[in-house]
Amino acid sequence: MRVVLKLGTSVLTGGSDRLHRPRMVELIRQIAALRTAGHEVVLVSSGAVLAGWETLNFPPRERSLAEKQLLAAVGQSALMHTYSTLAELYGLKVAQILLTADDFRDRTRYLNARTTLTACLGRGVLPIINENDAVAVEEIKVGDNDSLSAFVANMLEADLLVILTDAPGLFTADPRTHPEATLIPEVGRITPEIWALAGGAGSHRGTGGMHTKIQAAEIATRAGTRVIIAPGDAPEAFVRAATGENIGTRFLAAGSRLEARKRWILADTSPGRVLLDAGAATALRERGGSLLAVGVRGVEGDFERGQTVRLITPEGAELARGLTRYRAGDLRRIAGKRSADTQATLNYDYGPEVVHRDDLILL
Ligand SMILES: Nc1ncnc2c1ncn2[C@@H]1O[C@H](COP(=O)(O)OP(=O)(O)O)[C@@H](O)[C@H]1O
Ligand SMILES: N[C@@H](CCC(=O)OP(=O)(O)O)C(=O)O
Repeated sequence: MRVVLKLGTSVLTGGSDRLHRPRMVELIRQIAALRTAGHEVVLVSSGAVLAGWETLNFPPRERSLAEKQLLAAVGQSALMHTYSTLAELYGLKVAQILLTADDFRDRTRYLNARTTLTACLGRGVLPIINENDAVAVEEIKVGDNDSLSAFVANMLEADLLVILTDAPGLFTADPRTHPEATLIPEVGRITPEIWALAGGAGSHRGTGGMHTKIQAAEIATRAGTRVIIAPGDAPEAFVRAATGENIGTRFLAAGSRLEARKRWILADTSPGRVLLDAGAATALRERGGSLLAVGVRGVEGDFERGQTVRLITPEGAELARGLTRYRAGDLRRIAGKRSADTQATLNYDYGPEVVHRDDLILL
């Protein structure tokens, strides 16, 4: 199972003004336990601005953009230092990956970020993601780490997104101001009534409060990822959430990840066409294979790496649709050649598959 864990500032501080190291070590311990059980974990962590404020000895809370970016820049390294020191206790190596909204909008950056994250997981390294606050101004920001964690879950097609926070889950009203509010254990569909529970914009605490968590749940569940919002201070909260125990609020996925991916590929109306030779058409149709450059006869239209292309048989029929790993111009240059020649022809090599089986739908 692939799990994205999001830790809010509230969890990392335990309500104090400082990074709460005993809490952090407890969370790292749970991450290590889950990995030992064979699961992949990606961490999305807030707390940079807070850690910067702590490191610089609590300067007055003047929060101009420049000041916030300064605090984030100082705090991000303090935060990572703390994580890597604590992770070391469990023999865990960590990697820092800072993203902004552009990394999800720009196809090349998106794929590169995904490649790096996947490489980390392949090597058993724990990726720790935050927004790149030091460079991201309002226009290019995701803006809150709840949404960021949902985008990351989609990028990695995670099975589960766990958002740990300082509330026990989603309540019928903000439990801080409504002591009579009760926990909602399960949300099947995110209706306007569910949105209303998070209160209006005015009632948000920190960055977003419950509103951004519901937003995250909507983004992730639509793409087939289950979401759990749970209390960060409950014993074994992360392990329990990840192993299916009833804790906090669970949001059911809307359909499977595969269905979501298929919907997405089929909805993409990019006009690029890749002409197959007979051997490639048979391999795709009958043997469940991927498309290799050697089976490509021609390329029509223009497309970027990662876009949808139509795969056309020698008879002119559309056999399949899939995501290409090579852009049109480059694919023209390697068409008909063996995979071993790709590096020499292009000076780079994204692997032998032009369209990988996992990224392909037969029509
Ligand atoms: N319906 C609700 N159920 C639970 N918590 C809510 C609700 N509406 C607002 N909140 C508030 O959202 C807060 C959690 O969000 P936030 O402070 O941004 O935490 P984090 O740092 O973990 O992102 C809770 O402490 C709670 O006061
Ligand atoms: N990127 C910011 C945190 C943004 C954010 O969404 O915070 P939170 O609501 O505590 O998860 C930071 O590291 O300080």
